[in-house]
Amino acid sequence: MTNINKRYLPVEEIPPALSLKQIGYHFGGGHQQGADYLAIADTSLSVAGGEFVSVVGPTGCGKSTLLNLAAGLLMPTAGEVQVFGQRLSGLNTRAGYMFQNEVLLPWRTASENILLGLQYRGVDKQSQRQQARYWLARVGLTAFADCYPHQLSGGMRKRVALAQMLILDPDIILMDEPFSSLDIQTRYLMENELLALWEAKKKAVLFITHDLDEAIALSDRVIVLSAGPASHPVGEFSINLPRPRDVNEIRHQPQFIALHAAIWDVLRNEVLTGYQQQQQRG
Ligand SMILES: Nc1ncnc2c1ncn2[C@@H]1O[C@H](COP(=O)(O)OP(=O)(O)OP(=O)(O)O)[C@@H](O)[C@H]1O
Repeated sequence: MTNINKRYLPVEEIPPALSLKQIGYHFGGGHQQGADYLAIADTSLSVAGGEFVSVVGPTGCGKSTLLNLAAGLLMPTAGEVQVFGQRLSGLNTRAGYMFQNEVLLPWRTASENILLGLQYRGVDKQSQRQQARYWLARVGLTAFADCYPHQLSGGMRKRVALAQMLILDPDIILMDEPFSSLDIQTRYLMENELLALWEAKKKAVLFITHDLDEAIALSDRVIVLSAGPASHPVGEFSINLPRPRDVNEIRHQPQFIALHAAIWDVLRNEVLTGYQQQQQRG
């Protein structure tokens, strides 16, 4: 008989999926290219398993830098990033990423792009094809399996990129303004699709956006970053709107409007400060 001796941790001891602990990031300092600039300072934030957290802030405040630190693409110059309680010292292999500009390979079909990560992992070909078919169906692109990226609309290419990430079943999803290039209707569709996929699997999501409406509509929590330099959180808001949500409909609810006003109250000052500082730097 197998001796099952699992130790279940009390809820308060379960480490967050992602935790940034008093991190800072200084560009330059002699060993990197670019100007000497303290982008992030003294920033702590965490995302629990299954939680959807958005970060908003003025343009250029350090949102992408924060995400790159969580992805392990940059190493903090102060503090540390932890992934499920373990210090991150290289690429965050528990995370999947989706950036503003999706990077589909133009010479591969939608299906071949989707299974790319499985191929790198050495998954057998039959399983690659099976999983690609499943994910093509999940993102509504079965009929476009053999199309190349240039034959797809912007929204379709985003769906391929989403499937490309989700096929690897990451525990943490990192997204940097993934839908900002889309027209507003396609954007609502994609946001709803993202929520449906997230609600089915409940991964930890860290979502970067400059769009406050999008942040509120999608998230459990919204964190506001200050204007740089030395950007850091200046506000944190729980979004207790009911789920499942339709991102377009939820915007008209009084509770949404009240949350928007409260968050904008904090964000507005940072946006003004950020704008003035950018003019001075320019
Ligand atoms: N290599 C670099 N060297 C020096 N400064 C940099 C470098 N890369 C970025 N920065 C600065 O760091 C700050 C944060 O950049 P980041 O791209 O993280 O901001 P952001 O909030 O994502 O911007 P946006 O809203 O425009 O996408 C910016 O002021 C930028 O000018």
